[in-house]
Amino acid sequence: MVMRAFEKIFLDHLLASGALKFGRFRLKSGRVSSYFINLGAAMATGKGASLIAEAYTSKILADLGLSFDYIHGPAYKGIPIAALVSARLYELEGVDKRWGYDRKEMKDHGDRVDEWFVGGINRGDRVLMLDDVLSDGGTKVELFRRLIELGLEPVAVIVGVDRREIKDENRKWFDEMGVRVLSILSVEDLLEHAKSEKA
Ligand SMILES: O=P(O)(O)OC[C@H]1O[C@H](OP(=O)(O)OP(=O)(O)O)[C@H](O)[C@@H]1O
Ligand SMILES: O=C(O)c1cc(=O)[nH]c(=O)[nH]1
Repeated sequence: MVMRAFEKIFLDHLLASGALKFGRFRLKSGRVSSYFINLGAAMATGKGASLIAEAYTSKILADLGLSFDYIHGPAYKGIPIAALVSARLYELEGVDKRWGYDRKEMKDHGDRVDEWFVGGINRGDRVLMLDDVLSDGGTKVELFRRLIELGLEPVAVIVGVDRREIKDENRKWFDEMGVRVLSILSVEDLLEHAKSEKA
C-alpha cells in the first residue's frame, strides 16, 4: 500500500530515533513480545516532539475530522502527545480543544478536584483519546469507562502504532460503543520497513 507523506515521515522518524527495539519485553498486559515501540524515544527532543505532533495532527485532519471536544492523553506517554497535538491543532487550524490526562497514582493533597484527572475535562464532552500504541486495548477501554462515569462521551482513539493484538472483548466494546479505533501505522508497516532498511 502506498503510504501518505505524514505516515512515511512518522515511520522514518520512529526508525531513526531508535523507538523500535528487538529483544524480550514484558508488556503491560503481561504478554512477552520480541519487539517494543518506545514512543518516548521519538519525542525526546524538540524536533522529535514536533514530528510526533505533526503526525497525529495530520492523522486527525485526514481521517477523523474535528468533531470532538476534549483530547485525553493516557499516563504517561499519552500525556505529551495530547498536549502537543492540542497546541498544534490551535496553531494550524485555530481550533481550541480542551485536553487533559489521568494520573497513575491518586493525588492525596492540595486541591482534590484533580485527584485522578487533570486538565480540561467537562461533562458532556466528546472524547478523542491519543496514545502511543494499541496492544490488547485494556488501558484504553478502562480509561474510557472512567471518563464515561464522569459524563463524557467516547468518540475515537488514535494511536501511533497498532500492534494488532487487541483482545476480542475490547474490540467488541469499541464496536458496541461506536468508538473509532485508528492508527497512523500498523506493526506490519513498521516491521517491514525495519527489515528492508537492514537489508
Ligand atoms: O492496553 P492498551 O490500551 O493496548 O495499551 C497499551 C498501553 O501500555 C503502555 O502503557 P504503560 O502504562 O505501560 O506506559 P507508559 O507509562 O510508559 O506510557 C502503552 O503506553 C499503552 O498506553
Ligand atoms: O503493551 C505495552 O505495554 C507496550 C507495547 C509497546 O510496544 N510499547 C509500549 O510502550 N508499551
